[in-house]
Amino acid sequence: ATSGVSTGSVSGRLPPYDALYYLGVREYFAEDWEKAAELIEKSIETRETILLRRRECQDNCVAAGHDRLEKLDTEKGSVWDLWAIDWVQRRAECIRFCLGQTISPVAQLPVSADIHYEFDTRNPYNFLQVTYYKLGKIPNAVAAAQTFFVANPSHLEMRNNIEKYRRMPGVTEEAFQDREKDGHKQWYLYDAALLAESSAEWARAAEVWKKCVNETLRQTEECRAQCELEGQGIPDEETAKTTGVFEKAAALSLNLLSCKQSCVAIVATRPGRISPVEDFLPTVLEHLHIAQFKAGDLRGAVQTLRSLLLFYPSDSDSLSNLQLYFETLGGDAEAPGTQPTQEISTYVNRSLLEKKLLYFGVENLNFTFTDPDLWTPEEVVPESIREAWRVEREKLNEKMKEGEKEVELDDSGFYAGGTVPLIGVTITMDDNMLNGTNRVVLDGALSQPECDTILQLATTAASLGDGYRGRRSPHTPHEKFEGLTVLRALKLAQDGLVNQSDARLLHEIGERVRTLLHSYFRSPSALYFSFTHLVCRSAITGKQEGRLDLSHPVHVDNCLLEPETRQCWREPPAFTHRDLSAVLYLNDDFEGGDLFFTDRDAKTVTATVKPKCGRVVGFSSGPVNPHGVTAVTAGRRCALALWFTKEKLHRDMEREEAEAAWTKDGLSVTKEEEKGAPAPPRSGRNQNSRERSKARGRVVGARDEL
Ligand SMILES: O=C(O)CCC(=O)C(=O)O
Ligand SMILES: [Fe+2]
Repeated sequence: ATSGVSTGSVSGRLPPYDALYYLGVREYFAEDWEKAAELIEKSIETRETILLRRRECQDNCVAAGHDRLEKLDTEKGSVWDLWAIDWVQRRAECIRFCLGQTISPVAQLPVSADIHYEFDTRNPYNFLQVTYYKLGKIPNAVAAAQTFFVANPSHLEMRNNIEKYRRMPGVTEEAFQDREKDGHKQWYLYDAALLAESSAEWARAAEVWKKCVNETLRQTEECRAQCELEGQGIPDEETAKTTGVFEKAAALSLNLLSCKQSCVAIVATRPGRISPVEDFLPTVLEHLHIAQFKAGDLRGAVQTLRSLLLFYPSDSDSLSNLQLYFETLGGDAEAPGTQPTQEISTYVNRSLLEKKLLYFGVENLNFTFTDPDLWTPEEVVPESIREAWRVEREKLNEKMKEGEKEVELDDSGFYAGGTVPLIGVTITMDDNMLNGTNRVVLDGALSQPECDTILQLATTAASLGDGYRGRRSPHTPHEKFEGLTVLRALKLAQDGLVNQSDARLLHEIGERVRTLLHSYFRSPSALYFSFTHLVCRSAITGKQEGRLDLSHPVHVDNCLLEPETRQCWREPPAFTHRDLSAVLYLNDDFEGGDLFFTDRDAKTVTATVKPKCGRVVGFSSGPVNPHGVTAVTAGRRCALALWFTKEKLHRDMEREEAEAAWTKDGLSVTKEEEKGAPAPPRSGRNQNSRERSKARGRVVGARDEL
């Protein structure tokens, strides 16, 4: 059926996008870049149009066959079911006809799970990145790289490619476009609203939260609409033999409802993340409510609170807030304008009806259903399964509470208090003085001349204008950020731009820190370098007074800290394989720039460390050690940041490349033609999603990079 596929279908109707994709990939491997780009782009575009048409056809056919429904009640006897089936068939016919007008018959067939996986993980953009690079279309390559990276934040080659694009002359910030942005606008709004909230711009926050609610509802509708036409797994042969048409119809409709319910979790999952944010919509409404209240929009706040109460009708905080509003507004809180919004009440009612049917299926038809919501009230769960449901719910709550509990003990396997095996290095602060677990400050790891040499190296690399020139800091607009890796230093040395011995010193001091930490934290296994870079943060001139931001916001190095819930998610985009962190400081001639540790709330500061030449701060990279850096308000603060892993698999291949070059003593490691070879796309088919994301995060040779 696919042999006739061309970039435009003969009939003028849309061809199957999976076939276009396969053809494009074939051209990619045949290195016909023009054709590869054309076909892959066409496949992306066709898929989008097909999804859109489906949505339109559904909307157009909502009323099809409705006249049949009236007959259900009027007809006597047993013919009601024929009218019901007639209604279903009319609607199906309407949709089929509608789709057939613009989509070719082959393109209407369901696509394979592999294709779903490819497009869900945005792999087409991985191919496109290389393809456009080969074609010399750099802006297109940059957009493809960015689009892929958003959904694969732990893909190291793409991260490096992006870094390299950033350094290319003529590439501007605007080129880093996420082409799939529209598909998850709710997250852009979510982040923007949080930002407005953090600077207490309440009116703006309320406005953006409201947009976020609407976008969440819109995305949910989009997702649900696709369920209907995605072909809900037809009951298997076995079931088909043993059951009749009504059982089959029931199984199909339960599958459909279950698919629609699962949209809650899909919409609540950030691109590139595995777990959804629990109770996403109620959480957004909660934020909206607070923002409206703070902005003085009491009517809006009451309306949102009432919407929120639809999810949690007996929530005592919400009820007492409502009472308060009622008193403040002089009884006006009952006015019609302050009822829950129509959209939310439709959403909740529909969801409740669906859940009722689904739990009915669980009770009577052996159906399995994973409820994506925490707010589901007990009443919709049938008595006979309520006990089991409660136990499950309890388990989930326990798990969440456990995450909330402060982990006093670090399960990293490290145990502070070992020896310090280098002469001249002393312990300045231990766990006790730093009020925490597995933290240490050591002094004397570098001499002043060594600090000066590395500082000079940073200055030279920065002044070369080779890409390490100051960029805006990724953390704050008030600072510049320069970074240098060992491999980069080696390359500069090979090009005669810096001293070989200085590049080697940069490498050597990392080894020193590894020796110190391995011993002090009594590491049970070998420690591998996971990533190392020399980072300088400099205050930009002017605009420094009254800064409230941080040079590096509070974070945990190997998981995503959620201060509100005190949980830390060990999943991408966090660098989950980092086990031990260290920062080796080089200077103190700047203002601000203190490192501080906090509680899991990201607010309560438990210890502060002032940088100075030769000072090392070491700590386990997990949730016991949230930390941040205060604003650098004058001068330049340089430090060597190092992360270690216990897993060999995750070791830093760039560092090994530099080491190999030194071993060969002066031989050029990267051949000219290899330099240009971008990371080839990799696919992780037939693995579950956790394994997949692990595979994506795996480090492979730097040869695969641009
Ligand atoms: O520079 C510092 O003191 C800490 C930097 C840091 O926490 C990080 O890069 O993860
Ligand atoms: Fe950090």
